[in-house]
Amino acid sequence: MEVRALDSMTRNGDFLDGLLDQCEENASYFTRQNIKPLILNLFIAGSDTSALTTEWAMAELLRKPKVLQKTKRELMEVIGMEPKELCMNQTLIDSHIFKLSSKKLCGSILWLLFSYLTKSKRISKYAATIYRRTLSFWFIDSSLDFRGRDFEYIPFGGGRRICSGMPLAVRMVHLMLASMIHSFDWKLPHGMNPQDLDMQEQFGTTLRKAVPLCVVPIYLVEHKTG
Ligand code: HEM
Repeated sequence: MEVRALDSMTRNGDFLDGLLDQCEENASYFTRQNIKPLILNLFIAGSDTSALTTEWAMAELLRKPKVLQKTKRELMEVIGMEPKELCMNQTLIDSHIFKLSSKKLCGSILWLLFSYLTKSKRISKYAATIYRRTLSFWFIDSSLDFRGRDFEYIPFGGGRRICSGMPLAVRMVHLMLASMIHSFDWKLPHGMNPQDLDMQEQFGTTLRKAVPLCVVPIYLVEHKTG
C-alpha cells in the first residue's frame, strides 16, 4: 500500500487495485483484511462451477458425435480454420458467440450446460422435471432465460443474490468449449464406445462426474498446413 502511494506505476487498474482503492477511501467499511477472503470466495465460487460445466458439456458432446461434428462445423464456419483467432478478446468472442446463437447452436449448448448446475443448486421438483426434459434434447429453441427471470430455470440463482460471476462464467465456458472443439478433434481412449462413457454424478456442493472425463485431443492437420 505504501509503495502504491509512492509510485503510480505499480497500479495496473485491475480488480485488486480497485479493492485497494476502496480500502483507502475515507469512511469505507472495507478493509485490507476483507480482501483475502473476498478473493478466496471468488476462486471457490468461480473455478469448480465453470470447470465442471465445461467437463459435463464435453462429455455430453462426446456421447453425441453428430452434435459434436455439427458444433465443430459451425465453429469453422464462423471463426474459420485459424485457431489463433480464438483468443481472449472480448469483441471477438462476443461476436462469434452471437453468430452461433443465431443458429441456435450455442444457445442449445448453454441450455445443456447450465441444466447440470441447476441440478446441483436449489433444486425444486419442477426444476428437476425441466432438467430431465432438457437432457433428452439438444437443439432446443429455448424461450427460457438463464439469467434468473424464469424461475423454473435458475442455474445462476436469481434476484439480489444472483451469481455475480455470471457474465464472466458465460463467456469463460463458451470460450473454453469453443476453443477445445475448434482446435482439436477428440476421441475416447482405448476405442471406447461413446455410449459407454460413465455419466454418473458425484453429489457435492457442485455436481462433479463420479469418473472424471478422460479424452484424447488430436491436433488438426489442416491447422498446421493452413
Ligand atoms: C457456470 C458457472 C457458474 C454457475 C453455474 C454459478 C452459479 C451460482 C449460483 C447458483 C449462485 C447462488 C445464487 C443465489 O444465491 O441465488 C452463485 C453465487 C455466486 N457466484 Fe456463481 N456460478 C458460476 C460461476 C461463477 C464465477 C466465474 C464467479 C466469479 C468469478 C462466481 C461468483 C459468485 C459469487 C461471488 C456468488 C455469491 C453472490 C452473492 O451471494 O451475492 N460464480 N453462483
